[in-house]
Amino acid sequence: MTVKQQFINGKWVNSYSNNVRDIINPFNQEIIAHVTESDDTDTKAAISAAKEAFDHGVWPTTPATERGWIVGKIAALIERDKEELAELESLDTGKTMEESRGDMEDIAGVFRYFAEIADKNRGEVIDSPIPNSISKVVHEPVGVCGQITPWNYPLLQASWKLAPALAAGNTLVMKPSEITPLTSIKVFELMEEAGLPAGVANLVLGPGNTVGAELSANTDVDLISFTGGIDTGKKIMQAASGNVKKLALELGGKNPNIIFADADFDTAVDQAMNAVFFHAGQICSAGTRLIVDERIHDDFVASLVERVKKIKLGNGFDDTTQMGPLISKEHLNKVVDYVENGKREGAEVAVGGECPDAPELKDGFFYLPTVLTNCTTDMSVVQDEGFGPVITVEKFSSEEEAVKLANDSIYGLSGGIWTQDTAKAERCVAKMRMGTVWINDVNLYFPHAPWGGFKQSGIGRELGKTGLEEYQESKHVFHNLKPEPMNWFGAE
Ligand SMILES: NC(=O)c1ccc[n+]([C@@H]2O[C@H](COP(=O)([O-])OP(=O)(O)OC[C@H]3O[C@@H](n4cnc5c(N)ncnc54)[C@H](O)[C@@H]3O)[C@@H](O)[C@H]2O)c1
Ligand SMILES: C[N+](C)(C)CC=O
Repeated sequence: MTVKQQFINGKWVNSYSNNVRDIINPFNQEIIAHVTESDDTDTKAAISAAKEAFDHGVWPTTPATERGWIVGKIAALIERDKEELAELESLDTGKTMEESRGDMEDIAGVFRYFAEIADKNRGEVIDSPIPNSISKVVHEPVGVCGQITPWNYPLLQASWKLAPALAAGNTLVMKPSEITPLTSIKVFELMEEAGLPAGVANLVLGPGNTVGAELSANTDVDLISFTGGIDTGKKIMQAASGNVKKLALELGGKNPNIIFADADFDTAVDQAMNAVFFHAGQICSAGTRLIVDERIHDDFVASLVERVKKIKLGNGFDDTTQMGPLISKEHLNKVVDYVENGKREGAEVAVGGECPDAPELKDGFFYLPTVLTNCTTDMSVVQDEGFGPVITVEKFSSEEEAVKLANDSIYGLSGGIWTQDTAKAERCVAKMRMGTVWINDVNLYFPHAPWGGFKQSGIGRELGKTGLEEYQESKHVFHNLKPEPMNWFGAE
């Protein structure tokens, strides 16, 4: 097996240390790739290349329309290689091929979207209050961008950063999660094929405490965009303060899914499962907090449990598999502890609550889809992001109580609400403190709409027009057409 390399200044190279990391398939723990392991020396080299490309290269001043063409070409290459990319993603993360194929369609769509709007976010002429002057606002790229991504949606989260950064004319250094780098490596090959100039996009492959820490602290980096956990986000925020970097943080979520008694019952049950069990619950926006009207609570839970029992666990490459493994042994242990804590606090296991004992799953990091009832907001299972296939169920008796429970969280990423009463839905949505709220839907996102969190779920927005603006500086240009002495300090 050849060692996959990092990409610095237009060249594929081994790391300075020559260290190598094994990449593991979470379904069976087989080694699927060897990857060069970068450290802070490699990261500094990548940042220097990005800075040189920004300060002296052609990319920042290439017309936005042309940058859009190249970003569009990357979209086309992703479309061309989408099956290979989906296979790499499923091997690396354990998610089903159906999910990975969906991700690749979304990813190509993200590059297409930013290709299309690259030259649409025009500046603006201001109606100047000063006679004989022109006042205008122009957009410019921010500079060198550091981009750090997580393991749960490796290429999707990378695409939300790469496409707008390139469309806006920045140069960048990306660090994917050290445990799931394969699709990011492949996309950097496609970006090279698309004709990006050397040094514009650089890829380093290594852990957070060396590579990530250097990217966050290095004073030649102008913006850091991070997707990952809240604790890491706080460290990055501190490290970034050294040179007051622009900061974009997409952090975790503990997302409520409110079910009113007048909801379409069968759809709400079905979608409550979709809200959580895709990718074994390893989704920032998973609707893991089910908040159910007490009048339908027992029927809803009974129906949910019956359906959850039938979810088929297995290899993501098997067409009949509905849910794959968790990402690692370490993460599985965290999910086990999370549920055990919940049980100690009084949560009751309605289904699941343990690892499966099926022999065909013994080498993978599997946890059974789990429903915990009798939950209240003071429990750690309700407050903490478990990031596994676990739903907690709480009850409510009024609209006000439903919203109050939903907002009782340090997080504010997303939420769902199920009712056929549109006025009630709108009243609740107006009070829900989250970056995205779905009415009669779950987990839906697309390139045209912004994504990000209220409260401790993050800072800034990805996707949409705002996602491009995150990578742009606004410059006010004031032009005096009739300069003359002011004589403030007396005439000459
Ligand atoms: N809001 C969103 O859109 C969104 C999307 C996906 C995932 N997430 C969140 O991501 C988390 C799961 O991902 P994870 O376990 O990979 O998160 P993580 O915070 O452990 O790691 C994310 C990335 O940060 C790097 N990192 C770790 N320590 C670092 C440091 N000190 N300095 C700089 N970088 C460092 C890691 O190597 C990795 O690349 C969950 O909390 C999930 O909710 C959020
Ligand atoms: C942002 N999203 C939903 C694609 C992935 C969250 O983990």
